[in-house]
Amino acid sequence: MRVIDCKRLKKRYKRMYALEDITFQLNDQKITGLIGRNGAGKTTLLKILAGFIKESAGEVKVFSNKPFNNLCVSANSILVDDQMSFPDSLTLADILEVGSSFYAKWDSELASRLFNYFNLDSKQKHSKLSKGTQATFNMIFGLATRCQLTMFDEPTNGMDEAVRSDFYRALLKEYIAYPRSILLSSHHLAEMEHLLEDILLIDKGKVVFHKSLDEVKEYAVAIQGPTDLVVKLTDQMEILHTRELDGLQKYIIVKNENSLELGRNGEITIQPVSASEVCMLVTSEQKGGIDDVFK
Ligand SMILES: Nc1ncnc2c1ncn2[C@@H]1O[C@H](COP(=O)(O)OP(=O)(O)OP(=O)(O)O)[C@@H](O)[C@H]1O
Repeated sequence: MRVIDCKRLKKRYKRMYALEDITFQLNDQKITGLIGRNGAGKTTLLKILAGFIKESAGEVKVFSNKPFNNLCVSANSILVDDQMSFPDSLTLADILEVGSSFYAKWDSELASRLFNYFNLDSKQKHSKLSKGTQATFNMIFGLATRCQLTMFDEPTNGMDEAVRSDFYRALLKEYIAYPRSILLSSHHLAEMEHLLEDILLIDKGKVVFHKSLDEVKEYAVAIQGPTDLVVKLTDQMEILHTRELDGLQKYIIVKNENSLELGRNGEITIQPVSASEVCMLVTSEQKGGIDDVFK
């Protein structure tokens, strides 16, 4: 079943386009990583999908509905982010109670088990929690909704390492037990890579690619060897990054039918490139790195 359908979606803030051309579809029961550099447009896209803000042009459908101010979309989707705020008159226990009355598939038992595991205080007010504890509570709320479309925007911001790792585990266990569409935006691709089936990479308001994680891992290779040889062998190839290392030249190139042949040369070594490095490199303006600034 199709959960999200975006065609040529644009969002303009005054004269500036936060989203310029977003076209992608998302089917049910997948965990997709929404990846992009700072300012790429991830939060703007998630807010449009959640119906919080309206698109400027193009088409966006969530469960076949236009999401802006749509009750069906808000009852079946949730956006978990650090801007979630709740009335200060409510305690954390009250907020979970309200959640159970709004979301049809709300799981009170899950909410209470996670609440106790993370030692939260039911009498506390949301606004008085520390940043990391707020993120933990928001994550519990988001998982307990069991919404068919569950979106997380930088959910682990503020969480310490132990809680981050618990979050990824809880998310995976929940997803396996109750599959749903999960869209997860994060800068920590390397640490959540094991959860993802697909990656939607955006840059400057445009989709760069929407691929399976396996395809992204196969996208590029790193080749290393004597400079003259590397330069000669990679002529005509698409180079994403170059680095001089211990007198050897390291190039990261887009994989093609000829790139594996390079390994036949005894002076050349070939290594895989992680999905997070691929995403970083294809959205990088420079072909070098920060070291080049200090040359
Ligand atoms: N309310 C707003 N008014 C004006 N410009 C905005 C507004 N919200 C976002 N922008 C701009 O839109 C662009 C995309 O911002 P957005 O927050 O969607 O990016 P992001 O990918 O989530 O970034 P980050 O990873 O840094 O959180 C940025 O240039 C930002 O300055």
